[in-house]
Amino acid sequence: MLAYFGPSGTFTEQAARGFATPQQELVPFDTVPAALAATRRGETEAACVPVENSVEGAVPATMDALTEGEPLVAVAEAVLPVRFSVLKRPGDEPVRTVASHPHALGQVRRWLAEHLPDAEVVATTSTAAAARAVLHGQFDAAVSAPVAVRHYPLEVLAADVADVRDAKTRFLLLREPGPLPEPTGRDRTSVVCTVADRPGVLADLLSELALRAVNLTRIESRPTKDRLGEYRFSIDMDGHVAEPRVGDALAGLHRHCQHLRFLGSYPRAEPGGTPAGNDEFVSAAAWVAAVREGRGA
Ligand SMILES: O=C(O)C(=O)C[C@]1(C(=O)O)C=C[C@@H](O)C=C1
Repeated sequence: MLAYFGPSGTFTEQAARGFATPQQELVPFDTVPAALAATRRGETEAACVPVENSVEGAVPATMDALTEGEPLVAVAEAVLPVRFSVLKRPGDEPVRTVASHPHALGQVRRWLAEHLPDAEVVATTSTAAAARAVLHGQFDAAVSAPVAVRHYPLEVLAADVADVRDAKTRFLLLREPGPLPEPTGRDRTSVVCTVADRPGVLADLLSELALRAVNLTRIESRPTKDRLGEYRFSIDMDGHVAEPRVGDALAGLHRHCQHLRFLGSYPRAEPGGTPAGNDEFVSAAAWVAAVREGRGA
């Protein structure tokens, strides 16, 4: 079974369908923490959740749920293009309220200001939860994934809605810790660094990556929630922990962190990223080994 952030008709369900094996049953959960908790309890083999949007940035619910609680690791990612359909109940009722996931609302702000300027905008747990609520008469319109109309008998008020063309959302497939996916040469590694509040600590973290030419693809700070002003850094980088330079960089991060959580090394969904380039690290390690054994100088 594969848990996903639902209900039926979310973008996340589409990503989950791409990950699922033909015999794997998909199970929706109304929140990201609930989908992850099912996997932590061993009720589902994996969970699919959104992690990052090209317009609105990281999905805070995912960042927090992966940082807190029992560790889970990402084994795959998917990137989907994001365009919305605005759905309403059939009929001529005016649209006084429009609902969606905050990330979706952030991606259609201009469209709403232009086309539904008087509508009250309401946040829901997901785009599909908004469609479901419209069906039940709680709101007048929902900003949803285009597939939602197949799950909820609503009318399409507007299709192909997006303030930013080519917006994309990245999703992760997470499992309990176990064997890592093999390196492919175009991988991504994700970690969360909890650090002491001291001058230069962020520069120290970044230097560990820069020294090894490890490309940072995302850095985000999230409050630890314990004390005002105390933050964690959520970091994505190109490469796989099995690569010597990435392993070295993670060891370097570990030295600066109070706690370093490994969130996985997994193949990138899209081409790009910096090429692996481990040769100097392999030959340098061989040189050190030779020196230690008295075979080199
Ligand atoms: O609500 C959904 O449909 C989701 O899958 C969540 C989500 C997100 O968290 O960013 C996914 C893609 C879109 O960017 C809008 C919402």
